[in-house]
Amino acid sequence: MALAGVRVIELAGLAPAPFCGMILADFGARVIRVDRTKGAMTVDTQARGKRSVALNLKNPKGVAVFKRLCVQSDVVLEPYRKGVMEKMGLGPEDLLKENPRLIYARLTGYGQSGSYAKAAGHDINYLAMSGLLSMLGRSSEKPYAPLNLVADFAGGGLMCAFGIVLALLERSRSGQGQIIDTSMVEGAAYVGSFMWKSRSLGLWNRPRGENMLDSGAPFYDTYCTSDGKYMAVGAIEPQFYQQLIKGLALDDADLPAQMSVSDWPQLRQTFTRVFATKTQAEWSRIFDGTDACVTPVLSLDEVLSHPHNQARGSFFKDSQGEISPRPAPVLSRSPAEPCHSRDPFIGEHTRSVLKEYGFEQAQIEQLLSAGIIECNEAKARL
Ligand SMILES: C[C@H](CCC[C@H](C)C(=O)SCCNC(=O)CCNC(=O)[C@H](O)C(C)(C)COP(=O)(O)OP(=O)(O)OC[C@H]1O[C@@H](n2cnc3c(N)ncnc32)[C@H](O)[C@@H]1OP(=O)(O)O)[C@H]1CC[C@H]2[C@@H]3[C@H](O)C[C@@H]4C[C@H](O)CC[C@]4(C)[C@H]3C[C@H](O)[C@]12C
Repeated sequence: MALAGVRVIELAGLAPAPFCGMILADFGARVIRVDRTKGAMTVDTQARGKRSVALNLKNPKGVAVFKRLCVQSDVVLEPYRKGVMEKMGLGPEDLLKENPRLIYARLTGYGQSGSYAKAAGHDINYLAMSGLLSMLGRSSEKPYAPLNLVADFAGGGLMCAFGIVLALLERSRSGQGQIIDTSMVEGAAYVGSFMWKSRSLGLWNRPRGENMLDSGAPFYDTYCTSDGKYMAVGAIEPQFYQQLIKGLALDDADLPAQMSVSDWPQLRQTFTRVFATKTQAEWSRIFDGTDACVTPVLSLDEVLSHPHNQARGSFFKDSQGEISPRPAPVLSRSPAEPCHSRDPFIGEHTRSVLKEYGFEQAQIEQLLSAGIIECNEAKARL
């Protein structure tokens, strides 16, 4: 796999950093998640392929163990508020001094500088600060956050993984590590570059929800079918729009021009009325195999059995029967091989990882009895 041999230490976080760690693990990195001790519960639902070490970083001995792990690693990934790592003596200066090849990835909402750097926040706040949230939502409605996909995952976890891969690539030339400052505000804004760079085209001149790609245009929207399901329509280009009209059995001569913005409400009413006359399956049969850019809106339960997704193996079932998306993109020679086993319990791999990193059995027992580490391999065997 592309990242085989890369050793990553991920400090347990909420959503973006776990996703970043999972991407790295899917593509072959050996990812160790460092969890808190004392019966902490994991909130990591993105733990595929990771191992867990339970380590008390509030104790200097725990800090020393962490440093020893980092000396032998390529990447450390930390998702805490600015200053938290430094307070524990684990800031980039401390760790890079001991391992100059280390890539120190910081994944926060507001970045490491600026007046918001230390503030708590979540995806919706970062999305708001990126400018994107102001553009999301239906006409005459308040801004609407599309789950926590844009800032947490696209602008955060994925962007940080990209930064790590870039830093690994650069290190292969320079031999040096570096610090990555991932701000989810900036990551989300960067993902939204299209919005910025296409403003001059007039694509976003109208209020929220009234532009071509934000559900303003009737040919770029969803429509309810007679069985209460939905179809997604993305027929932008005239030749594809014509196929939409044909599939709906409408006559273009009876309709206003596609790009006549003032007629969009009327056109939407027509499409709404027609889509409501057939089931989703019926519309799918009509539009499948055409270039009308019309597809069913599939639920998470339906995607697995869709013939196209099945043909590509786009989703897979792990050993627990849990379905999730296959890692993307697909590399021809060194594709990702997602782990099929269950997620780790907190501390399940403390002992084996410490041994792998050169700790003696007696040292491990001392750390255990002092409450610096926790070992939960017994729980894993139950
Ligand atoms: C799904 C829910 C998650 C939603 C995601 C949400 C929408 C997001 O946007 S996530 C993005 C959040 N932002 C960031 O990550 C930006 C950077 N980080 C921060 O800004 C902050 O970390 C913070 C604001 C997110 C949190 O601040 P906090 O004050 O808590 O922490 P920090 O200041 O960063 O300091 C960390 C402290 O921790 C200490 N530490 C760290 N490691 C160790 C260690 N090994 N040993 C000792 N100490 C350690 C460190 O020293 C710091 O200490 P100090 O403060 O003293 O300095 C999910 C949200 C809730 C989940 C549910 C819940 O958990 C209950 C169930 C649990 C169960 O297991 C699963 C089901 C749950 C219902 C669960 C379900 C979901 O997962 C949630 C709903």
